[in-house]
Amino acid sequence: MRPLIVASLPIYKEDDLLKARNIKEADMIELRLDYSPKLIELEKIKEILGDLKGKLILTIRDVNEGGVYKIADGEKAKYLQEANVEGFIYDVEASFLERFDVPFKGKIVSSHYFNELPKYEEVERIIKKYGNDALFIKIATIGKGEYKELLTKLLKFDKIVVLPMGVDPLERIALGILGSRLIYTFVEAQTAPGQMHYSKAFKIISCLYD
Ligand SMILES: O=C1C[C@@](O)(C(=O)O)C[C@@H](O)[C@@H]1O
Repeated sequence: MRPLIVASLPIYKEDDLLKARNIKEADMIELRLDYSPKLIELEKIKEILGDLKGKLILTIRDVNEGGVYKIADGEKAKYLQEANVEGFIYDVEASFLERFDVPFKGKIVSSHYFNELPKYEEVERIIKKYGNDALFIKIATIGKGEYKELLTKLLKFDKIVVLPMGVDPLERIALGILGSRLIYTFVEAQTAPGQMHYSKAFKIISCLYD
């Protein structure tokens, strides 16, 4: 199955939303809303990018998992609940779902490990808990130790996304070909180490699948 290219776009200010319109060589566009200290209003995203809603992923990344600005948990939960009502796809951490009642059916449930690799059993628990209803389950780990063994072992699961961080971006392409459903890439600056530019990744995958 062809992996989808996700272009990860930092949103520092409202005008940055317009950049999404220029991203043609990507299947989905992640709006990293945590790059601005005050969340861009959902109404503004609807107004400016409503016609692209099916391609958008709204992400308010927790600062403990790579986020930039701390957004109050209650505000984040309310925002995601409203985004669900409006039919947006969003990314929400499994750790956030353990603490807040936010819908995850048809959404991306993610976990990020920047310092140490998780145990396989921990990741398997997350996949089994959320995997039936989520759109995708995303596991991003630092590229050290036996990360390749761990991430390739996860490829047996449906709807899985595995992303090594801090290694050659070609490894993400390889994992996409081996079954990771999404390949996260950058637009202007990386939102995580190990991303390839979206247009290059799109061209490589298009050579193989189109
Ligand atoms: O969760 C992810 C994956 C990511 O951390 C990466 O490794 O490319 C980049 C983030 O923007 C995104 O929300």
